[in-house]
Amino acid sequence: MSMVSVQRLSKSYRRGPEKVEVLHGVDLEVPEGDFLALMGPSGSGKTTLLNLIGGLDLPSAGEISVSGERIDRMDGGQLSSWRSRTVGYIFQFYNLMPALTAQKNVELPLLLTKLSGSQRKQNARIALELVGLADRRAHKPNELSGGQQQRVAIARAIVSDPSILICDEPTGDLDRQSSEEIMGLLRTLNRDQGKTIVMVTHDPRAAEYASRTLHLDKGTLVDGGGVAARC
Ligand SMILES: Nc1ncnc2c1ncn2[C@@H]1O[C@H](COP(=O)(O)OP(=O)(O)OP(=O)(O)O)[C@@H](O)[C@H]1O
Repeated sequence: MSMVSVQRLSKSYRRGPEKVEVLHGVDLEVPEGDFLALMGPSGSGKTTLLNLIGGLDLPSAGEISVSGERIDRMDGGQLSSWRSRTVGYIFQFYNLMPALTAQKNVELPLLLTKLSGSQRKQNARIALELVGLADRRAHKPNELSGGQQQRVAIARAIVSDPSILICDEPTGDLDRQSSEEIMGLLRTLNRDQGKTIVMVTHDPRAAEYASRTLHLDKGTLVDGGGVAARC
């Protein structure tokens, strides 16, 4: 089954009188359980495509189904509820709340759910254990290394048990060793927890952890977006 199915997807932005065409009729299939790396030159549209798949932005034309739902037809409220049920986000700069402990940061997405306070605590503990940070629960972000902060961000992304993880340059701010640890963790989440992952990266070493890599250039997938296009 396809986790992501993208058809004839186009996106343009208006800048005053000017129209900037960023994606031109992209077709892409991401099967359930896939770990896809998206690469390509700066400005080729990688983040734009990722944000559309993650329901953070709406297309100008085309269709996007994720986890069996047509997200391009949703309004703001539906999209926000769909996002909290379906997607975990991991960004380059972690986006943790500086005043909150690791535990509280990981509990944050659960505030939108009906879980009780003690269930929220318990689920956040489990997520922090999964990323190997059980002993850093009470630390605030500035008391953690970059790699540890990214692991907290990954715990926060998986705490609601999403079916898909959307990662934008997850190792972009990390040294080589921390990058390898983070990529190893993402691979484990893919292989052992069955998470489908779509990741944008500039780093060929990070892309090696994915099961396949597709390349964007000037808003088009140069190797085609079908599952047969494996590298
Ligand atoms: N909100 C916006 N308004 C206008 N233009 C935008 C907007 N967001 C992105 N763009 C333009 O869309 C193009 C693609 O941007 P995008 O961030 O998707 O590229 P990218 O491949 O992820 O680049 P990078 O590797 O540098 O992050 C760029 O030319 C950018 O200037």
